[in-house]
Order: sequence, then C-alpha cells, then structure tokens
Amino acid sequence: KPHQFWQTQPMPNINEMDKLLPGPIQQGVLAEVRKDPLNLIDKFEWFNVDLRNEEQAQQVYTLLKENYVEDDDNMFRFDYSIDFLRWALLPPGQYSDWLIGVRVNQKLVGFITGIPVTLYIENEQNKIKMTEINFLCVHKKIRANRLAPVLIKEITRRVHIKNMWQAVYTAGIVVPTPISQTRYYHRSLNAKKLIEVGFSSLSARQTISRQQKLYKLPEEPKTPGLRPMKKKDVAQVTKLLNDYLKNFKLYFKYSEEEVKHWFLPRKDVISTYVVEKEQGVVTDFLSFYNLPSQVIKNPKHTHLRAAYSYYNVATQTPIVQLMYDALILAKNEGYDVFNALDIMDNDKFLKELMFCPGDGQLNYYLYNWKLESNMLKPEEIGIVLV
Ligand SMILES: COc1cccc(CC(=N)NC(=O)c2cccnc2OC2CCNCC2)c1
Repeated sequence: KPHQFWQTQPMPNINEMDKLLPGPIQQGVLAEVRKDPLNLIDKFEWFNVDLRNEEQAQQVYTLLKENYVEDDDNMFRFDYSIDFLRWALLPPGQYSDWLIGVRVNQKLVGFITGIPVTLYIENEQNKIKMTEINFLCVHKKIRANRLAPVLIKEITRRVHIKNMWQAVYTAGIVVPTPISQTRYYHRSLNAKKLIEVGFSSLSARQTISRQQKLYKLPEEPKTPGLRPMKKKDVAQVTKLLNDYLKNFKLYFKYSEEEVKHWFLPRKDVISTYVVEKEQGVVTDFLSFYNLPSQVIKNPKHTHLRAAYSYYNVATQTPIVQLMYDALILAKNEGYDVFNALDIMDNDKFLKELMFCPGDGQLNYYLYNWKLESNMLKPEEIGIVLV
C-alpha cells in the first residue's frame, strides 16, 4: 500500500538496487510521449501560470501561503513572496508550460513547477539536461483526490515532450528512493523572537538574556573588502562558482547569464556579497535567500524571518570567517534565524558558528537515474534547491 504511486515510477528500489546499471533506468522514446494533457476529474482544468501576470501570481502566492509545506509540528508554513517566486521560477530558458496550475471554477487548487537545468552527476561526462521540480502543492481541502500523482505525471509528460528524461527534486518526506539524506541546521540571530514563536525553547538552566548573550554578533562584518555583489562582478563570480562546484558529485555549471539571474542581489529575495581585494580581484563570495515562514498561531508574531544559506565560495577568506560575516549581514538585514543544510563544505562551519540541528531532514531525489554509488553523502551534494 505505501508509495502506491512511487512504486510505478522509474526509481531504484531497495531489492533491485544492485541489478541496475548506472544511468537512466528507463530509455525514453519521444515518439511515444502522449501529446495531450492527462485527464482531470470533472470541473478540474489545467492552466499554465503566467507569473508575470499580477493576478495569477497572487493566486499562486495565496495557494502556497495557505497550503504549502509546514514543519513537523505544524507551527510554521513557508511564505514565499511573489518576487521570490519570480526569481525561482523565471530563470533563463524557462518554458511557459512548466508552471502548471489546476483550477476549479477559476480558483487555483493545485500547482507544480519545473525549471530547465543541466546537472552533472558523479562526473563531468554525465552532463544531463533535465528539470528541477518544485512547489508541488494541493489545496488542503481537496487532498483526498489523488491529484498530486496526476500533477507529477503531467509535468513528467511536458518534460518528456522536450526530450528530457530525468528530474531532480527535494522533499522532507521519504519516498522511493533518496539519493542523499541531508540534515538542516539553524543559527539563532534573534534569540528572543525564536523563543516567543516557539522555534527555540529554553531548558531549565537557560534564560532569554543568557541566550541573547550567547548568540550575540558584532555590529559589522570582519572581512575587509566585503560588499554587495554588483553586475561588474559577474564574470569573476561565475569562475569562482564553477571551479568550486566541480568538487562535488552533483552540481550545475552556470553561464554568466545564469549567475546574473541567480546571484545579483534582489531586495527581500537573494543577498550576495563578494570579497574584493586590491585591483578589483574577487576572491570569495557568500549568498543567502529570503524565505519567511508564517507563524501559524501566535499572539505576538505573524512571521519568522529566515535566511537560507545558498552558495558560498571561500578561496582566500577562511570559510568560518566568511560565514560568520554572513550571520552578521543577515542579522543586520533583519533576519531572525539563518538556516543551512549539511551539504557542500557546510559542516566546516556549522558547529563552530553555533548552528543547532533541526528536527527533520531534507532528502534529495533523482528521477529515472541510477547512481554509480547507491547514495551520496551530504558533503558530496553541490546543489541548493529553494
Ligand atoms: C521554520 O519554518 C518551516 C516551515 C516549513 C518547513 C520547515 C522545516 C523544513 N522542511 N525545512 C526545510 O526543508 C529546509 C531547512 C533548511 C534549508 N532548506 C530547507 O528547505 C528549503 C529547500 C527545499 N525547499 C524548501 C526550502 C520549517
């Protein structure tokens, strides 16, 4: 009974793990891809979301705000802003039919998205054009209709039509079959608020003021030459990023166009700071994205302001110092907490900078691909999904 849908999909399962050869699990045949959308139950209809359209963007925003991912104790729910969704879902090369909505009487009740990516898997030779899937959401009131599998099948069809046969995605839940199980960590920036919203709790011997002292940060960053990224830095940041990411077993290669899109600062969406040395040489950069959570029931606060570690490259500055500056910058931008996964080189700073482990995990998935190694260690993962 469990994973009724996922057992039907080309994902490695436990007992056939060793029989599968590395690479695609199923060979896709373009001519066999269904040309028309899957059938929907009566009154439900497909519609391609145009996020540039204010009204449609509002509909997506509201659906997610009220029905998207909550933490395990249902105290917080992600509250992605419209500006954030436009950043995340309108990258260079996006397809207009990969932002898929389902409507009933003009009301949005379901959503799923894909963006085109080129993923390198375990080595430079496995350079695969595929889709990055995200924002699978079904309205709370219609959860029993098995709509999620239909949304997944429909976006799979629209990806197959483009002659792409793999996908990458993450989820807090475990379904067949994670390629890596990463853990998330939190670093307190505003101890008082985290306790007031119930994100952190005090043990018997702890007090709010002791916590505030413990997590106190300097007013200003330490690294000389640290400043917000500008357009003129794009070429150097692209080189730093691509050289760094090839160390990992799962990574994207970025064009300058893509670095412009993903890293140039956007207020309340993405913050990127570079370290500029003499003669304008950029030796390091740090970045974090803004993903607030609605505090579901709290008399005093409606939102938790959270910064999420994005990509950080330290070639001259010690990574601990660079990330300590990231904490100071995030605090000064008004964040309450700084979150990070134990992927890439993050475990080099998590403990030293007093991050605490979260109560869940984030699983990475590859659709229709058997790895050479059964699982990847978190430190072998070089991609961050928003
Ligand atoms: C604090 O408010 C929350 C609201 C909803 C869920 C969670 C727990 C959670 N599931 N956190 C993460 O998945 C997470 C923790 C650290 C870093 N990135 C993360 O997820 C990212 C990447 C995947 N898509 C969601 C955002 C927390």
